[in-house]
Amino acid sequence: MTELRGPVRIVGTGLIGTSIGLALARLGVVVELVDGNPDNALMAERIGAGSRLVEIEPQLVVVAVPPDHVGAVVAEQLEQTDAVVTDAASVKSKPLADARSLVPDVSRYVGSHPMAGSERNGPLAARADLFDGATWAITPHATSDPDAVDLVRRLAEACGARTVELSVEDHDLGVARVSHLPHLMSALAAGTLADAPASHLELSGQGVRDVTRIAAGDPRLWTQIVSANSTALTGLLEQIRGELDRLLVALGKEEANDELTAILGQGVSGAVRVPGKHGTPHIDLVTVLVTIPDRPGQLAKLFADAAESGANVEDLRIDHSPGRPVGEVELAVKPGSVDQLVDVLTDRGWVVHT
Ligand SMILES: NC(=O)C1=CN([C@@H]2O[C@H](COP(=O)(O)OP(=O)(O)OC[C@H]3O[C@@H](n4cnc5c(N)ncnc54)[C@H](O)[C@@H]3O)[C@@H](O)[C@H]2O)C=CC1
Ligand SMILES: O=C(O)C(=O)Cc1ccc(O)cc1
Repeated sequence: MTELRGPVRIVGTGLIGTSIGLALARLGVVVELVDGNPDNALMAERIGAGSRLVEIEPQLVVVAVPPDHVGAVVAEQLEQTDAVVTDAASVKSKPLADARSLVPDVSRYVGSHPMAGSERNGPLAARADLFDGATWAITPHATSDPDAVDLVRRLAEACGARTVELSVEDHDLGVARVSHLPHLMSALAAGTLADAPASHLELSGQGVRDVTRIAAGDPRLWTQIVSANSTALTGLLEQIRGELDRLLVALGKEEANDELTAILGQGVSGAVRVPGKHGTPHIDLVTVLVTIPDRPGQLAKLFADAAESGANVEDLRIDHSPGRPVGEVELAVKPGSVDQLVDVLTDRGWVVHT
């Protein structure tokens, strides 16, 4: 087994690179921070993700720059060091092809992809716990050195993630489905809001927030991501085009009809297949809605009462009622915990709905 001892050099200290640095700093691994923009490296250093100058040669280099630049930086690091080199890009075929076109031996390079992030970018958006419980794809290629694969797996684990290994090609097909297509759909839905009247936007609830959150991601970064995965995305978008035509026909009918129900039912069938948190199989959670006064200390009191019921809160969402001095807290719990949670909260005076 190959141990991750460090130093680890991180090239690209934005959201992902700085989050990796912060996660490794928790374990005391020495991290060197490098960025084409010196302000970003300085900021990452100031928030504790590592140091800009490390004298010792790196054991591992992590390239966390935008996809179009990954191949060139990987090639440069393979030439300048004896380290294992990985990257964090959202696509895997193009960086590998680019690196191969620049250096003859890419055996010390193993691609990888943490499946966690956010719609924000830059070092100030970074978090040490970003990858805790997340899935991290490891994508060895035909000539990857097995020890290098092992070391990249150790990196993901050190950052708190669980690893899955798959080929470069299969990775790109998979992320087209679970990440890149959802991003484009989110952008299309959010795009219709850009010139919507304020009176319509005022009606927004949690549904539209859920669907549009990822659309706020950096358009320049996402242009690189989706362009590098255009083949897989084209197939999926053609499928969606067929479904949109079907939907338009079904909506054109005067009354609600089976075709419409079938299209919506297909959505339910897909949604329930998305794995739950920490990569565990999806379990049906029940949402318990609690109305809370918008005052300091109320959330802390609610959590203390919920903990006393013995129910584990699996997920949480807070919504504010426009024009009312209250909030709605949605506590997602396992079905077996609902009765005890509702009983205890009701006893303590909370207004609870299931
Ligand atoms: N944003 C997200 O949620 C996720 C992004 N990724 C991948 O991680 C990589 C980084 O993305 P983010 O951290 O979100 O971007 P970011 O924009 O926050 O950070 C990118 C950093 O790379 C630097 N940079 C750009 N070109 C460079 C070069 N040639 N040499 C050195 N530094 C350079 C920039 O100055 C910036 O600090 C991308 O490849 C992206 O596909 C992976 C998982 C999630
Ligand atoms: O914001 C979210 O929920 C994401 O899913 C972030 C994300 C963005 C890009 C990736 O390649 C992987 C994860």
